Amino acid sequence: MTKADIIDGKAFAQDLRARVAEVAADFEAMAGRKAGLAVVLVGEDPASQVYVRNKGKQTVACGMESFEHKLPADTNEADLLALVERLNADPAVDGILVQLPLPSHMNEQKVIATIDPDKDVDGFHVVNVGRLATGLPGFVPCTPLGCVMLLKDKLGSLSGLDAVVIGRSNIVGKPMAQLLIAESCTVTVAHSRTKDLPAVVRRADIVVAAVGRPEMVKGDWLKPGATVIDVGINRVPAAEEGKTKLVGDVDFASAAEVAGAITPVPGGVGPMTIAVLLRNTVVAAHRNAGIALEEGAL
Ligand SMILES: Nc1nc2c(c(=O)[nH]1)N[C@@H](CN(C=O)c1ccc(C(=O)N[C@@H](CCC(=O)O)C(=O)O)cc1)CN2
Repeated sequence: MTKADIIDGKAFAQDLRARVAEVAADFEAMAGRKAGLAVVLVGEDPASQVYVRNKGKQTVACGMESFEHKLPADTNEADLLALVERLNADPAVDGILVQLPLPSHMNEQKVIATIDPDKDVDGFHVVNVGRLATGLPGFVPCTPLGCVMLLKDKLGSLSGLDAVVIGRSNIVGKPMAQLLIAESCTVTVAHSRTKDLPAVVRRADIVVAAVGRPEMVKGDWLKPGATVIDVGINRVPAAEEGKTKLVGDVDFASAAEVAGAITPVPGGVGPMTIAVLLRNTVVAAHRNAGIALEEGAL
């Protein structure tokens, strides 16, 4: 029987989008234009196509302008960089996002480095990485910021808590660790070379699993009452022949027996990614237009 509280990311994301929509309407009234988000997709990766379609739909539903650029998989890098430069110069575009992963012939770091840091609503540009690391205002990657929003909503202050982040990617693990440090947690970043990972995880009040390995974190790795944030989205074969299902990096059934609170997959962290992207876009619009945004509005 499940003992842990289930953290409902879908509901939280819906609430955040409603707040973004209010702020976007106020922005339009003040600026005389809508906030705008440009999303660039290169190639036909099926999951990326779904994410980009949802980004466009949710941007419009929040009262913002969506600019979608779909390029064939064999687009050369120079053409993609030229598009990013045009979007940098377009005053109707407040936020730019290049959907990842890019085709293997492209250099992701070079593409991200071409985005104007003040339009980098993904928070991946080194300028924004540096701003996060030094506590300066900038854009924070959407998934980790969404995780921190869920954690603070559940736990209130995170100060003094022991946190273990499993995974050290630039998109989730590293920014997640920075955000938890900023919340005054004691942070350990664990990864594939960590010795005795279960023992490391067992020390944590907060566990963030972002390792990309289906159901790796088991219930007996957890301190009783720990809060577990599962960032994994892994498609695996389902019991029914020929079907698949989504699972996280945490073995939900055993973890929910021990944890105090846990995010499900799907319906936990995933929906926060796009909601925070919309939040970052409306924040970018205010900054780009020189309009102050009320403290705590989002
Ligand atoms: N430029 C970027 N590329 C990618 C990012 C990103 O933040 N910026 N993140 C991921 C993909 N992603 C958004 O782009 C994303 C992933 C998952 C979800 C989501 O809502 N997941 C649902 C399940 C969806 C399903 O059924 O497949 C959930 O977990 O409940 C939204 C967005 C990689 N690329």
